Amino acid sequence: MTQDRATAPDDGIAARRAALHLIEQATGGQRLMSETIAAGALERLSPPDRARAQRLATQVLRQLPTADRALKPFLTKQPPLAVRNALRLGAVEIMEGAAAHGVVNAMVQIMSKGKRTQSYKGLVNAVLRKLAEEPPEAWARMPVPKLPNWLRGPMVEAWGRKSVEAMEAVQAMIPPLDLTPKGDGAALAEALGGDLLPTGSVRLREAGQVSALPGYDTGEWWVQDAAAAIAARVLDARPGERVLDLCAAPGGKTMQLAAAGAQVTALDLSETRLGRLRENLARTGLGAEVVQADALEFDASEAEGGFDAILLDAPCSATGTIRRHPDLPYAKDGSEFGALIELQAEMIDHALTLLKPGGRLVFCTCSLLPDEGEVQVEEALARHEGLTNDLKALARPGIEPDWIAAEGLRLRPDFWAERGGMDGFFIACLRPGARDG
Ligand SMILES: C[S@@+](CC[C@H](N)C(=O)[O-])C[C@H]1O[C@@H](n2cnc3c(N)ncnc32)[C@H](O)[C@@H]1O
Repeated sequence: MTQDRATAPDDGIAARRAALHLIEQATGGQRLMSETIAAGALERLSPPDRARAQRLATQVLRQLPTADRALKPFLTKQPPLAVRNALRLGAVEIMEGAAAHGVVNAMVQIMSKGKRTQSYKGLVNAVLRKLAEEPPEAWARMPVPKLPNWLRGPMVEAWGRKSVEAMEAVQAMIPPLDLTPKGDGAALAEALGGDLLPTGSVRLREAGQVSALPGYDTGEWWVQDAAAAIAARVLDARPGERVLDLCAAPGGKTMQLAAAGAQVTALDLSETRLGRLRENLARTGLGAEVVQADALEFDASEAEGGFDAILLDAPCSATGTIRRHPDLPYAKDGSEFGALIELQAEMIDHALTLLKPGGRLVFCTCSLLPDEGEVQVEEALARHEGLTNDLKALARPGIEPDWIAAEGLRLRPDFWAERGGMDGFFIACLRPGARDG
């Protein structure tokens, strides 16, 4: 019997090679892992290898400063990036307890197949062997990986050094899997052996393959970080209300609004991402009107008298999601954030024109930068006479009072640290006065 390339056992070479490609694109090509994967980087791999490649790349990027620190004593000068990344991957695997000989052999094989790397296979062999001789306790003593300076600077300015260190400690850990239940959260938590969080999400420590979990096929839940799920809870959609989800895809919040019984219009610019939203709606059996459009061009006449409520989950730096996407600090440098901040303000202004009198706008971003949260709200309040910031709407079940600031709800990765943390988010509920409504 012959095995095709995608399924033949290869001692993890294909998965590791693909992981190295993902890491190299993030560290050298400024491409997010999601972009490299969307461009087909993992297409030729078997499903288990695909999962392994993603897991390895994610873990290397999460532990990158630690791997560099561990490798430093064994390197007199820095080799080229492709070799450095191979050393980082080998180091992280060894530090995680993988059998050193298998890791070293695989990395040497990979180096020997590349034109740019073959002359370094001896170095990789020697360095990884030496590293494997270190006692495992040495790794436990390594300091928590720090964010790169371009992001650490503004974060320390916003939250203080101690808080940023607490966020980094959570970001260094593999995050739990959070699910939003379509129905009864307590029953779902029991069925899956998870924890029901005070805000209503179900948290699993060890998840394995998501699509193999009970209730996936029948659409009884969807994957959504506990912090992300709070925005739709703040909006508190009522059955029959007309609700616009203005940046909707892939639809985590759309599904919450639809599950609450609202009549939802889910709008997004990206047709590709809307494809995922449609799949999610089909799997969960939930309904929404799906519109592909630029939010800024969606006009009030299409809204037929306006919406009762709008959820604006605006495009942002995504700096709150680093514990799930540790490639972000390496693939980005902050240069795009100014344009996003301007877009967010335009979107807030436009969303206010689409509301019915007496309607509400929930604005949120998965960002840890106040310019994309607190400052947006301060500036919106200054631009719009009569606009009010409804802080009472933020006091939902499970929300701790000290998470609510003067500008809105500030969620951070180091909140619930002992439970595994949460994504960074900012959420505010704005109510226009007579002129804006
Ligand atoms: C933070 S994501 C939304 C996540 C989504 N709310 C959820 O919970 O699954 C931001 C979304 O904004 C969309 N977007 C970016 N610019 C847009 C625009 N001008 N008009 C509409 N959608 C836009 C992106 O395609 C992306 O899907």
